[in-house]
Amino acid sequence: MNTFNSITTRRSIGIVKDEPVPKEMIEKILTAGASAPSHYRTEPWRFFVLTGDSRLRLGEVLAEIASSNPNSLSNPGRAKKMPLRAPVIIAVAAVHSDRKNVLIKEEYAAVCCAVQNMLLTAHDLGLGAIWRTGAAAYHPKVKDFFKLPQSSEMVAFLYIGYPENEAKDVKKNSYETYTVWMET
Ligand SMILES: Cc1cc2nc3c(=O)[nH]c(=O)nc-3n(C[C@H](O)[C@H](O)[C@H](O)COP(=O)(O)O)c2cc1C
Repeated sequence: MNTFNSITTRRSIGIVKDEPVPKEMIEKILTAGASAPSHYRTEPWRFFVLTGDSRLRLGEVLAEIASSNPNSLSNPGRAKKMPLRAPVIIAVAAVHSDRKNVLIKEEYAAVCCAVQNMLLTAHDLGLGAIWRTGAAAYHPKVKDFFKLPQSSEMVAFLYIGYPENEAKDVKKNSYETYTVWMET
């Protein structure tokens, strides 16, 4: 698939089969992530590949977060099962470089580029993928789970698997809605 075609046909796919995804495919997705640009070449992305029971361990953390927050949108039982919605989850975090001149927002931006590369590669491989977050994703306990410093940021949970059905057609506005041409 050429790049433009890949970009314009990618859609989030949240419902996937409970079938293992070959490691080579996951490695290709990770390679795409690690190919993103980063200012000062800090490479601030960190990837955690969760398959099998490690998803249950993440579910336990999400359940703990839900039970400690009465305003949570999710109850602990539901939260616990969330990571089982796909056979592979790649959690993506930004660990900021402490090098001089590095801006934290640019570190985050670089990791978002990595995430988009990964979504596009999953799409090229015929896989379904969706970027999931939610308030719990940013809870300090999630960083602890991944042994990340509290100064880091969780950016995405990519849920990946073979698509169960076609992606929903999402209507997007034309670039014209958002573009000003400035010629003078
Ligand atoms: C930062 C970010 C967080 C997102 N979090 C969620 C989420 O928690 N749950 C979800 O269903 N989709 C989530 N999405 C996916 C969007 O819902 C999806 O991209 C949007 O509906 C547009 O559809 P498309 O990806 O098919 O173009 C997230 C997307 C981004 C960029």
